Amino acid sequence: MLKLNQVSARYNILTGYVKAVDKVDFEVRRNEIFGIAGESGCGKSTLLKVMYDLIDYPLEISSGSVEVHTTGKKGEPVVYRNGEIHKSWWKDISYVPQGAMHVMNPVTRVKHQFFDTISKFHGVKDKRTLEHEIVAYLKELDLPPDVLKAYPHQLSGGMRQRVLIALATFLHPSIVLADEPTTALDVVVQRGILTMLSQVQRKLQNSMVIVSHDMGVHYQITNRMGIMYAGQLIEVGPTEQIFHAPQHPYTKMLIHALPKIGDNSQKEGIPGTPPSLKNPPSGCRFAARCPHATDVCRIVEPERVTVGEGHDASCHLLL
Ligand SMILES: Nc1ncnc2c1ncn2[C@@H]1O[C@H](COP(=O)(O)OP(=O)(O)OP(=O)(O)O)[C@@H](O)[C@H]1O
Repeated sequence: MLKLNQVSARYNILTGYVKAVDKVDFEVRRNEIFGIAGESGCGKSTLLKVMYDLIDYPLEISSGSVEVHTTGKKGEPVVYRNGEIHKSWWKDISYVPQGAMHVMNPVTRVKHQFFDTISKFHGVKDKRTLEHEIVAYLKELDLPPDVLKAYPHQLSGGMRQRVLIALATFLHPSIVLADEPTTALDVVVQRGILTMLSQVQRKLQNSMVIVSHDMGVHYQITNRMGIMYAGQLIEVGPTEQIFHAPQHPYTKMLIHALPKIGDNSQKEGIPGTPPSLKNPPSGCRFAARCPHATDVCRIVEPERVTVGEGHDASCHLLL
């Protein structure tokens, strides 16, 4: 289980800070796929880095905490907090970053990338035994063992993404984080990647977090999801509820902008642009684009309201 307690994170820039994540609070339960959606620049990738504790200058956590709850060798409960989550990388929590080509070493065969990563984080094993285990795992995931002999550039984009997912899940971590796992892939390949992620999650019965700007991805594979706007989590709930009974005006506009079979009406984007994260406005950050905004929205930050079972949203209209 992964728990975020009112976490804020920011980038140091010459003229101040970019407050990319603001007081985000939710948990990812065992045995579920949790989605994080929102427009480009709203802080999704930064939030994933915060969850993985991949905090390097200029990024810093300014307040709040992240907890990874897992079990030790004898089945005892163990909690890693931000600052120490790296001790549980690959074994308990793993991360599939955006852009499979850039994260793989271009001059190293896939096999050595598996060996290097696994031995670094899990102690060295007899190489032949390890190779047998890797081949068996690839076969389980319907990947040809020949990929091990390839250099990353010799694989298609979809195959590289599958290899990364296999690498990230080889040690059966209880939490897997994936950043835009289907972006820049064609529709058929995207479907294959989503099927693979669902299969792996069902097999490991673990927690998976998928960041995607594509609401279709969330509809297809997530159980619960959170909507981010300008660094804040403005709605969280079961995916079905988010799609069928969205509560925040921003979520409603996101859902209404989606094409539907049999509906030929003209779809419009959400007018306006998100606010700067350097100087975010007071009150509700969506107020300037919200058709229902009143004076209070522009002055007072809305509190989180429970609107259904496990379904919360932050909007003055709901109070
Ligand atoms: N290294 C950095 N230094 C300063 N600001 C940054 C840095 N990286 C990201 N940001 C800013 O932080 C904010 C959140 O960015 P982030 O990449 O997390 O958003 P995102 O929702 O994942 O967007 P995208 O889908 O385009 O990747 C943006 O305003 C972005 O410009």
